[in-house]
Amino acid sequence: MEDNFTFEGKVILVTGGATGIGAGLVRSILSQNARHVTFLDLAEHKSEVLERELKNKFGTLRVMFIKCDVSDEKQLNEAYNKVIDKFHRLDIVINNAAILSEEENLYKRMVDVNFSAVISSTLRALATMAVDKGGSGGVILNVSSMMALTPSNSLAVYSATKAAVLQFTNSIAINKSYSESEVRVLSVCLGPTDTAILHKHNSELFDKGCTQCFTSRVPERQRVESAVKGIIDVIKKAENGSTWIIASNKPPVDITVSVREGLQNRCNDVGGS
Ligand SMILES: NC(=O)C1=CN([C@@H]2O[C@H](COP(=O)(O)OP(=O)(O)OC[C@H]3O[C@@H](n4cnc5c(N)ncnc54)[C@H](O)[C@@H]3O)[C@@H](O)[C@H]2O)C=CC1
Ligand SMILES: CCCCC/C=C\C=C\C(=O)C/C=C\C/C=C\CCCC(=O)O
Repeated sequence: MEDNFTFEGKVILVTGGATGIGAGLVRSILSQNARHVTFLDLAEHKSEVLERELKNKFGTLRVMFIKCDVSDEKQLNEAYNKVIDKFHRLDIVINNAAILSEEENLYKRMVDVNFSAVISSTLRALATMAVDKGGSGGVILNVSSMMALTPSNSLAVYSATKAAVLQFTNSIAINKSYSESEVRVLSVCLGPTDTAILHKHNSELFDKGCTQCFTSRVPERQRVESAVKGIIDVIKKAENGSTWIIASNKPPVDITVSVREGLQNRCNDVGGS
């Protein structure tokens, strides 16, 4: 890993950058002297407003919005091609886009956006950035949730997609040797954060059948800035394959060992190695 890792001079791709944590990341990374940030989103109007604001503030070449449904592999690949054609490099990818709806007819869409798109983007990012594939190394950070770590009596599909992101990220980090790729593949499990995804309907779904959920079980809803700062800190310092919790406005906590031991213990229970 680079000593004193900074964003200076780097080319970065953020998915779901129009609002919430993604928008916070785009702003913060640009203010840390990144060469360029491209963000992908479906929300055209909000993205264009943000793009205009950031071009005015940081310069027209520093930021680009590409309308892209990350779950559409063709659109995703075209977006990657556009960035690489323009800048001839890519240093950091943050797979942040996700949706939350427990309407039964939307579960496939949730799996596509929250999980399949993370796989496609991670594999494309690795193929682009890995030193053994002609790239110059980099970082891939996949955004999971604390909902990945605990069985949920509601939000079952959302929680499952986030658990899948966690397991995929940890497995691919081990599978693609860092010494050959020089790409760190990381995951963060965010705690509740004050964004649109926690709107009233989702909160009610979460609370279904459970008294005093908010006060008794759910960690404090943190500020977007705390989630953003935590993600930036993780990108700067985390080792390949590590997993971090960012919750309750506190600094990131490394949970790599407990995640691995938890899975290992489950295997041991049935006599696995
Ligand atoms: N807010 C919270 O409490 C928590 C959020 N997270 C995760 O943080 C990440 C960011 O979420 P928030 O900022 O909270 O929500 P948000 O709803 O504000 O942001 C999600 C962004 O992704 C975009 N998006 C959705 N589907 C897309 C698609 N198919 N293609 C491209 N863009 C798409 C949306 O337009 C939006 O701009 C998500 O992965 C979420 O699961 C994890 C744990 C807690
Ligand atoms: C604070 C309101 C919670 C509403 C839940 C809706 C969406 C949540 C999305 C997340 O990714 C939230 C992340 C973490 C939740 C925190 C703790 C989980 C506790 C689970 C349980 O005890 O059932």
